[in-house]
Amino acid sequence: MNTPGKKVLFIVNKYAGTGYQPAVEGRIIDACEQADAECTIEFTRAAGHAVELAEQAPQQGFDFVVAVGGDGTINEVARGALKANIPMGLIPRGSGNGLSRHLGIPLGVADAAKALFQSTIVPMDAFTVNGKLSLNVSGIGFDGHIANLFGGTSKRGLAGYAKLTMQEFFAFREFEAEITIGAQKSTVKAFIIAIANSSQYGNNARIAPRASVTDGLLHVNTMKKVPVYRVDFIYNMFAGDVGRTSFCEVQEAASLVIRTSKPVAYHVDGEPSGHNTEFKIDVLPGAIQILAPVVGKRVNKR
Ligand SMILES: Nc1ncnc2c1ncn2[C@@H]1O[C@H](COP(=O)(O)OP(=O)(O)OP(=O)(O)O)[C@@H](O)[C@H]1O
Repeated sequence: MNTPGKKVLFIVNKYAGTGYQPAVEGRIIDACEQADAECTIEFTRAAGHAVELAEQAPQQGFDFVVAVGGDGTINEVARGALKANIPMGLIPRGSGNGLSRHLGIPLGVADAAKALFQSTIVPMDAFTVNGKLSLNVSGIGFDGHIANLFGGTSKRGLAGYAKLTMQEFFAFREFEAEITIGAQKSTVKAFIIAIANSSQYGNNARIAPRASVTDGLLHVNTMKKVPVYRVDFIYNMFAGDVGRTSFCEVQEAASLVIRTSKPVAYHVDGEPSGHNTEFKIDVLPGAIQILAPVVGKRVNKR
């Protein structure tokens, strides 16, 4: 990408991940100087502020916006960037960094900022769940339940997440759902129904190892409750072999409707979204202009 003279707005969520390090600003400025780009850094003042900043960016003369945070911040910047039709980049600063890992964006700030200026703009798919924009992975069931609980605690990070997951695992029951894809209806009992645009939740937990963000399709993974003695399932997930286990059934779809008999918790890109009995899911092919460093490798890989 030709960057000299480009005006770039970095939208930074100081509260993402395990906390803010002031060195982040210096690393971003250094990368901009090396690329001869003009840099502005704005810190989000509250949840939702990143949407506004990204949406107003073209009027302020910016050529592209960069989300500096976790999947929640990326989601907010994408909502604004989609409305404003402006390309967006990512500097991963979250706890899981699912989308950044899928795209092959380096996890260190200095390397990610440098990679930004060596990227190409790729039309990346996104999708909506009941009208809410999702870029990475959304889910109905146990992961939604955990997101709802986790969102209400002050403890963040992988350790806090793992502790809460273990505490809640035994009590949470499978739920019945009807999945409609085109003319096909299926009734399933599920612990989680994950809807994946990218391959992973974060931390390389690959729920949809074969997913691509540029194929116009979502991977719908219906997961059973895995007995505790089958800890090998966790190994399979991190090894990218989840589709081979008997606990998962993966379908591909561009749009679908999921109905449940009782209200079930859900999340959108990890953000708690309450409960519902009907989930209307539609892919938005190529909707987000994303700055991705490795086209032809991870972005298009299936
Ligand atoms: N200034 C702010 N004060 C409070 N909350 C904020 C502020 N700016 C952004 N947020 C909110 O912080 C939340 C968490 O952000 P984000 O998802 O980026 O980090 P994370 O949860 O640590 O990362 P990950 O999603 O990778 O686990 C988002 O819901 C966002 O709306």
